[in-house]
Amino acid sequence: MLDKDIERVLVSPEEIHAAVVRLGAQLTQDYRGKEVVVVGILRGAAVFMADIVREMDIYLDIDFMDVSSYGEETESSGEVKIIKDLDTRLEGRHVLVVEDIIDTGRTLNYLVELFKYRKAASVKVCTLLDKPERRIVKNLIPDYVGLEVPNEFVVGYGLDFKQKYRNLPYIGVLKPEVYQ
Ligand SMILES: O=P(O)(O)OC[C@H]1O[C@H](OP(=O)(O)OP(=O)(O)O)[C@H](O)[C@@H]1O
Ligand code: HPA
Repeated sequence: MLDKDIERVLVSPEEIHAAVVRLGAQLTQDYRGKEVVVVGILRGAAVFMADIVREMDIYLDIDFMDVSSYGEETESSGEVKIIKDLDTRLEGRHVLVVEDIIDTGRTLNYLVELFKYRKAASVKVCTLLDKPERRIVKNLIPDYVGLEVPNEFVVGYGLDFKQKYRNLPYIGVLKPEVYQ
């Protein structure tokens, strides 16, 4: 039913799975023996978060944070507002931030600085998708990237358009008429 709104599939479920398995193996290797807190950023990262932690064969804590950007329409502001903060203390712990997509980089730039301020032992970023063409915060370079996507608005596997399409099992581009 949702498929009828999709113009084309950019990343298939199989390609997503392959990226998740590859990242999970790398993260398992890199974080073995470390006190790690995996922080998922609501709501987009919820689907990826559920999959990636099950590919990490190490002891870890999970927590979630919900943030929203001000001035999203105009892109005039880089301010980020905390809707739901973490319940976990980060001091001395290794933080792995899990995102669905990095676009301008503003959300993650804010969060990385916040977690460093909270005295995390290290802060690294794992994103399923990276859209480097849209980057405004040029020094925001994710440590772990599943796939690069072109400068197009994408939905599915957690990513929404007006809160819908997060439950698609693939990443796709909407038909132009859906935006009307
Ligand atoms: O790199 P940026 O330009 O900051 O954009 C990336 C952010 O935008 C999306 O979240 P959104 O605010 O749409 O909320 P959602 O996760 O609830 O969909 C996405 O999940 C990232 O958090
Ligand atoms: O391409 C996108 N799709 C959905 N949400 C987003 N947030 C930043 N970029 C995107």
